[in-house]
Amino acid sequence: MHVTVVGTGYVGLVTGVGLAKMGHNVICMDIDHKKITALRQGQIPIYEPGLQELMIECLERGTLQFTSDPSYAYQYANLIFLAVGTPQHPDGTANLSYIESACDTIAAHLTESALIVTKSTVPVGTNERLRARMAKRLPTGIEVEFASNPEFLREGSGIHDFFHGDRIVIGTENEKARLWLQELYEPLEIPMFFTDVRSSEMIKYASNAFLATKISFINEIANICQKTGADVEAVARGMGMDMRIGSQFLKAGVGYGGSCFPKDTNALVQIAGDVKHDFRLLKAVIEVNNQQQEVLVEMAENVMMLTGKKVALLGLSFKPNTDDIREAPSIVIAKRLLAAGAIVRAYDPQAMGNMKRVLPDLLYTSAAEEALQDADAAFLVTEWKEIIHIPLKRYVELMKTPRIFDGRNVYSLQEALEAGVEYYSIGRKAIGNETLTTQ
Ligand SMILES: NC(=O)C1=CN([C@@H]2O[C@H](COP(=O)(O)OP(=O)(O)OC[C@H]3O[C@@H](n4cnc5c(N)ncnc54)[C@H](O)[C@@H]3O)[C@@H](O)[C@H]2O)C=CC1
Ligand SMILES: O=C(O)[C@H]1O[C@H](OP(=O)(O)OP(=O)(O)OC[C@H]2O[C@@H](n3ccc(=O)[nH]c3=O)[C@H](O)[C@@H]2O)[C@H](O)[C@@H](O)[C@@H]1O
Repeated sequence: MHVTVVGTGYVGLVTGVGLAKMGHNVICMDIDHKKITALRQGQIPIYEPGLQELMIECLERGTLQFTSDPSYAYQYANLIFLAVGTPQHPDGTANLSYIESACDTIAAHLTESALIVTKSTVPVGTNERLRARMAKRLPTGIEVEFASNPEFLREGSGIHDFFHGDRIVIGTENEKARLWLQELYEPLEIPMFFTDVRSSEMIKYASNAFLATKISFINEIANICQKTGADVEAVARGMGMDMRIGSQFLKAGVGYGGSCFPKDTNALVQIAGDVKHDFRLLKAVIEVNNQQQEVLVEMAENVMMLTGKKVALLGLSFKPNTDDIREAPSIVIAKRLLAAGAIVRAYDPQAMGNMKRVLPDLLYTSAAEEALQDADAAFLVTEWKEIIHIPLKRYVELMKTPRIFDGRNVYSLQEALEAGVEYYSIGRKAIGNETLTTQ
């Protein structure tokens, strides 16, 4: 099939490359000329494992093209995937200006009727509104049908998720669109769930909100564990063995971040508000998450003065295997450390370029061990392999005081005890500080 993908961010690029790998003829379109020039040369502007290799393979095979020319992208297109950003407005509502503008450009260039498939996360009712908007702008005789096909990939494992996702959700009331998308995706052998457009739009928000709820739930349990002497790692393991609960997304930490959970939970609160429903549960999930991003620094402030202290900040991206720092807990943590007067030396295997633009006042190091040298405290914020594999004895050898605030529960308490470090983690006993006792 001939497919045009609009937007070459995390979702658009993975979708375009994935479809091209399947053998479809794909044109990826972006308004960012610099990005398109780089992509044509086989360079990807984001860090996503496996994506660049696959993209180069498809470019060489000729199944993938990049353009910023709308007439080339849309003129003869009849299957168009929308994958542009839908960031949040300051009030939490979804900003649909990019997707509206993309639709206006498509309407101005289409010369054949087309199926437009929305991968971007959009509030319930958006596909209907976009269809009506385009109908007013299309040349006579040209029609568009819309289908909702929300994306569930995770950054850092986008390619794997494209080929091995748990499900493909398609929302359409149009039989031809349904058959077309069924044929497109069938070779992937991923279960497909067909539903109406509005339910499909809601499935995306409900899924992200539910996962965010699991995280805030376990983080609250962790905070109670800390005060009662229970161990959240054991609690999560014991809970997760119940198949009805499931073991995933029960990892306590410094709260969720990223470009989607924070924005999509806020948007769903707004979507509910628009129909006069007060989504109290989700509001609490968001509130818990905001507080959770502060707990590591609060722990530190309870046991040491941060003013003038050298602090190592290890891991900046919102999760491992990505360079994405959007809504990363590390930003909240770093700002608080700076405000407390600490000298912050930061390291991340991929995200330092992005972080330098947001927080130029951090001192960036070229290795984790350099950040640890002579430090008074270390904050572990993102569980990159490179970071979690540092043996605790290296902390003892390198740091002035081997005091660790671990936001990802990387080490076992036994290891910490044996290494002789002062160790504070999430929802577990403190090690090496006898003055702290359970209430
Ligand atoms: N990042 C993720 O892991 C996931 C994101 N999503 C959703 O997918 C959508 C896209 O997200 P990302 O890929 O992260 O966004 P992104 O911000 O990484 O990329 C968006 C791209 O769209 C381009 N763009 C903007 N307006 C355009 C236009 N009129 N024509 C052509 N290109 C245009 C931008 O230049 C940019 O390259 C969002 O709605 C997001 O909520 C869904 C699942 C996963
Ligand atoms: O809509 C989206 O953009 C995507 O959002 C998430 O994917 P992503 O944000 O890439 O990453 P996750 O692995 O879900 O992690 C999100 C955040 O939750 C945190 N997390 C995750 C799991 C956990 O148990 N504990 C926890 O704190 C991570 O550290 C990270 O900050 C969803 O998992 C994807 O299905 C969805 O497509």
